[in-house]
Amino acid sequence: MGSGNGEATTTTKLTEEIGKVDLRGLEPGTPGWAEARAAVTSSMAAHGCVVLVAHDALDEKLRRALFGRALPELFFGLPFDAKKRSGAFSNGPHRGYVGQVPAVALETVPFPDAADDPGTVRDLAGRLWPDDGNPDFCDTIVAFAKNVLELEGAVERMVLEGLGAREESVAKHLASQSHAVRVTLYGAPGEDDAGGGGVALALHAHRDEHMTTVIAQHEVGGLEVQDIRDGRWLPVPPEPGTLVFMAGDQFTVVTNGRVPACMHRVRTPAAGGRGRFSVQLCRRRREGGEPVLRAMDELVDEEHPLMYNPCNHEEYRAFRYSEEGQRLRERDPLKAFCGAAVEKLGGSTEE
Ligand SMILES: O=C(O)CCC(=O)C(=O)O
Ligand SMILES: [Fe+2]
Repeated sequence: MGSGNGEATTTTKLTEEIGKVDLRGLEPGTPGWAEARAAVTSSMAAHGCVVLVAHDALDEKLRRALFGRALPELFFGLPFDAKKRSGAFSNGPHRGYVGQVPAVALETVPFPDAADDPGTVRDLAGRLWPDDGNPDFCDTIVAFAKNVLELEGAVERMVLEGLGAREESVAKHLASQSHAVRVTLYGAPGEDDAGGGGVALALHAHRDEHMTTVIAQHEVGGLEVQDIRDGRWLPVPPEPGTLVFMAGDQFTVVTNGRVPACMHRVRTPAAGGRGRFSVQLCRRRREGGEPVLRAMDELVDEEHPLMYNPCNHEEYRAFRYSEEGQRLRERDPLKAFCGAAVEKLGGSTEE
């Protein structure tokens, strides 16, 4: 397996500011686990984001199958109409893309519960490729879902335990979540649309409304995260073997504000006219399961008073896609929806 190639050479400002943690070969109890947990937790608490070196989850073979074959077959090998007819695209107020720039061509296809229920992937592939259902495509999406879901659970566990949550609370929390893989193509902007730096905004600044997102980029970068301290935008380079782990608003509620949701955007480069692929694994509360989202008990104490009132996650999601939620997109919709009045020293309160 490629090991750490280019880590030193492609380091940008981002990796000086946001943790980049090597998780290769680590299991709970192995040497290095406690240090990795501390580094992951501290980057998440400061930025809501951490870069993971995780070739075990996305090795070279799977990366090639995903970005070299599955995504090109889906996005370039099928006529747009066939994809539209298949119902593969996510559309509608709750399934749409937050913050998409209207002028930018973006195709995105979700695969809900791909790891637990590979049949849903096969159903969709059967509609896209009626002849044989493209079994290699299905295997690739399911392998990505399984590997990255396992990694995601381990990293969420690291952060929650790193903050002081008990093992049983973490297990209950993880069991309450569903997941989806989402594959996306951003069309390359024309030279005219791209600004001075040869890049164009493709996805407006936003925080994800769900729990967590793991993002795999490939060759063409474009993801940028905002430094909470000074508002600077930090590009995240698409280094092979790395995945970006970020917190969404639901994670902020669960951690009682100890982990901020990460503000991010996508700017795609015009160079080469290749377009940009990204693949994400998103986690959220399971629909039909426990509807109320609340801070973990262990993460609320005198030093950390309750920051967010318990709220229904589906109602929050609907709010985020409402006109008001969209208007607040680049501000703090979570606080507007369920922010608690925090007792300040001296008795005054702050909303
Ligand atoms: O494509 C990416 O790198 C990020 C996409 C994103 O921010 C999202 O899907 O919410
Ligand atoms: Fe996002």
